[in-house]
Amino acid sequence: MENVVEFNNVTKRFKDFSVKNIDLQVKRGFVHGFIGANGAGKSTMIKMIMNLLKPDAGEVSVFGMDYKTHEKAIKERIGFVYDGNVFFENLNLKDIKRIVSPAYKHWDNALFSQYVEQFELPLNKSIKKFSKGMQMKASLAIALSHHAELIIMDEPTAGLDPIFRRELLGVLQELMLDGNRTIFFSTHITTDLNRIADYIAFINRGELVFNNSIHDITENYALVKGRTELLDRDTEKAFMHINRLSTGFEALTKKVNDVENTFGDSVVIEPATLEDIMFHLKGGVQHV
Ligand SMILES: Nc1ncnc2c1ncn2[C@@H]1O[C@H](COP(=O)(O)OP(=O)(O)OP(=O)(O)O)[C@@H](O)[C@H]1O
Repeated sequence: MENVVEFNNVTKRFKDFSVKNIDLQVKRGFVHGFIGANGAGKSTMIKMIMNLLKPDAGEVSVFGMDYKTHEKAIKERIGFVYDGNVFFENLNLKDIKRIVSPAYKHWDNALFSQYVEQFELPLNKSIKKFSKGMQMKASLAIALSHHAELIIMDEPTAGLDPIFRRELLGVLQELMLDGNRTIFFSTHITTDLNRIADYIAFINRGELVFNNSIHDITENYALVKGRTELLDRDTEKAFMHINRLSTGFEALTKKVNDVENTFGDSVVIEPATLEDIMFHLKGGVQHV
């Protein structure tokens, strides 16, 4: 299966934070969700995909090409949507189209008009007077109008009302019918991922914890609930993280068989949601 984005042992260091030794593959033809707590490194990674930041070590390639030699060819095939992507805020959409369209070989005026109509966007109103949702729609309309093969979005649904969020997910799903497109987007709204994502990459404190299919994640992780007295130094080894509550414990495991053998019917084992996994792994893994 072809990778449209590859990180090979990528490190980016800031003064107080680093993204470390990342190996990430983004497969063509799928929707990839990118999750992690505030400050985990998602935007940093996305900026490296877009060549807005350069790695200190390792390599990022997009469509099998390197930014050093093929920046234009790569950017031509990417649609980038992010919060605050309104670089021409005093202009209206008609002017933006005039400025942006010549930059793309595959710009499609009819498609742009179609999205403007579908998203009910005014052409003559200056972008700075758009609501947050309208700005996101405008950004998306531009990103989609040059037949981008790879859509990269940094928190595209943040701050959008539930109705438009669902509409947006519908638009993205339609885009995927093409079969050749790839979407990679960061989000804090895990229900959006359950709706449309095929793969989830999870970054925690600058380290990639996993990049797996939703199916594998659901199969691999489980949430275990039981009485705190069941825990001791040995039994705890079955868990990656334990949350002790006054009513009992709740723990994350990847060793469901071990848990069943150790605890039998004395615990409840449930499927772990993405939120459960993020919550439990946020503080780091205690046992693997
Ligand atoms: N240019 C920079 N200089 C120094 N530190 C930076 C820079 N850009 C990001 N950081 C730091 O890197 C860390 C990760 O930031 P990043 O924006 O990648 O996180 P994020 O996962 O996108 O977070 P959020 O979900 O809150 O948007 C933060 O601690 C941030 O302060």
